[in-house]
Amino acid sequence: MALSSNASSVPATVSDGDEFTLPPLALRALPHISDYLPNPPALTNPIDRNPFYRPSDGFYIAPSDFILRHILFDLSSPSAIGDLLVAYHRAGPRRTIRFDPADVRAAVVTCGGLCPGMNTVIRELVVGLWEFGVPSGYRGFYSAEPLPLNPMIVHGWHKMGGTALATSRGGFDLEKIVDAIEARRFNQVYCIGGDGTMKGVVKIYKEIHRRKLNVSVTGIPKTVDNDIGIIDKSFGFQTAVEIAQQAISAAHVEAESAVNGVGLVKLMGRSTGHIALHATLSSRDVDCCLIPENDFFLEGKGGLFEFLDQRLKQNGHAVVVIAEGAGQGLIPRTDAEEKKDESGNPVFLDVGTWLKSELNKWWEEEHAGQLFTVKYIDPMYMIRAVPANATDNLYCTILAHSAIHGVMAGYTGFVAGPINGNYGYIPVEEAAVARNVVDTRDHKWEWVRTVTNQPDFVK
Ligand SMILES: Nc1ncnc2c1ncn2[C@@H]1O[C@H](COP(=O)(O)OP(=O)(O)OP(=O)(O)O)[C@@H](O)[C@H]1O
Ligand SMILES: O=P(O)(O)OC[C@H]1O[C@](O)(CO)[C@@H](O)[C@@H]1O
Ligand SMILES: [Mg+2]
Repeated sequence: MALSSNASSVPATVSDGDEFTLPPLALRALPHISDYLPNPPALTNPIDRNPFYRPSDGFYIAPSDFILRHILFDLSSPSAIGDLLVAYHRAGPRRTIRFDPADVRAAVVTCGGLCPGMNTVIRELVVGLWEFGVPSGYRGFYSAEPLPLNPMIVHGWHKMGGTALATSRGGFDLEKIVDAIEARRFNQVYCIGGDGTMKGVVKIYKEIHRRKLNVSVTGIPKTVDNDIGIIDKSFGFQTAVEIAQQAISAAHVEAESAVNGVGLVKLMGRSTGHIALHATLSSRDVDCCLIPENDFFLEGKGGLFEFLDQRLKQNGHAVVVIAEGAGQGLIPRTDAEEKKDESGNPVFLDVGTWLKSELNKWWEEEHAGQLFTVKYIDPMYMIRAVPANATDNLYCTILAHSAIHGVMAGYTGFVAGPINGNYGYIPVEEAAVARNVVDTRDHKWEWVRTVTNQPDFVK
């Protein structure tokens, strides 16, 4: 049963006499195990029998409950609204569930890079389902014994950074992974990871569908870079921004305490500058924020050197924040250096050490003999290896519960996540390719420009 619907067209009035018809809603269908299994059980949600809590009216989420992807519309161009009326099923408990809780054998795996909150998600999944932990990423399905977990074991995991299950890149072997899921008799699989992991989930759930297995698979989106689209933001991102600010504060103190001091901070962000942007906006100590979405150059009119020259003359110090993926095209590299990691992601050259060296060269050429220093701070791994803060812990908890509710209801091949402040279910095929990059035409980037007065680097 693929759940989808099209609400009928809605007449609306913009202003006096200006009536038009809103196009129909495009509610995204979710794959469900009943698409290929004839009669999955239909059981009453055990919450109904909970001695401590009586579900109130409206507690259970119905298939007709949805969330709009976009909530801002320009009613002056109704024809453009059609493409924006995309909706997703709401996440949360269903009255009818498709797995008997006594028969659940659930597995959880963590893949890709670290992110604050991974252990919180694992903890909540285990408290809900007594899951098995798959060690060391996707390869762990076929190369290691699963770890039986229970609420006593995971009790304090939300206070720990990293992933207690260990993670890895590469090692995705579809046949072996699904063979292992079958052999271990797992009937629920929870994959915590980024865009690469979600692409893996697409393949796993499709292979499970092809083999007609009674297994639901879900992806739990994790990316410290905040580069997965549709969802409001990814868990751990807020924590990472907080830690990034400590590095910026230190760079500011160092720069301010020197003569012509430049504090340089490199932050994560492979192809997106969200961490750099948010840390810049919340710190206010930053003179220039360099992100992958906005090319920059060093020399000549409108370049970084000219800007820093002015700032040092005005203030005696400056702070530069650079995302690791920025300026990669400016760094001389040989073909041999174009490395990829085990998952096929490009391995970047260190833009921080390169920029530090370029700044020193520039100063030596332009202002030889005058005092100058660059204090370079690279807190890259520090910002993602910490435990989640309170907000992220709560987010991870709701995320894990949303994933469980969706899987128990029989959905598969989906991702749970916050969409405009409410939790919804997104088909994983859509989530795996939806990118969230900094829009340099929007108000947030404009705000960075206004706060820093940095150049736009347009030649
Ligand atoms: N296209 C793909 N198809 C199947 N599996 C994939 C694909 N891309 C990546 N994977 C697998 O997903 C896992 C994680 O991928 P990757 O290392 O790219 O991290 P990620 O999930 O994108 O997380 P992050 O970007 O936050 O580090 C790896 O085991 C990798 O082999
Ligand atoms: O963990 P690794 O393999 O060093 O990869 C680092 C990359 O992982 C990320 O943290 C994404 O998860 C990127 O910001 C960074 O480029
Ligand atoms: Mg990735």
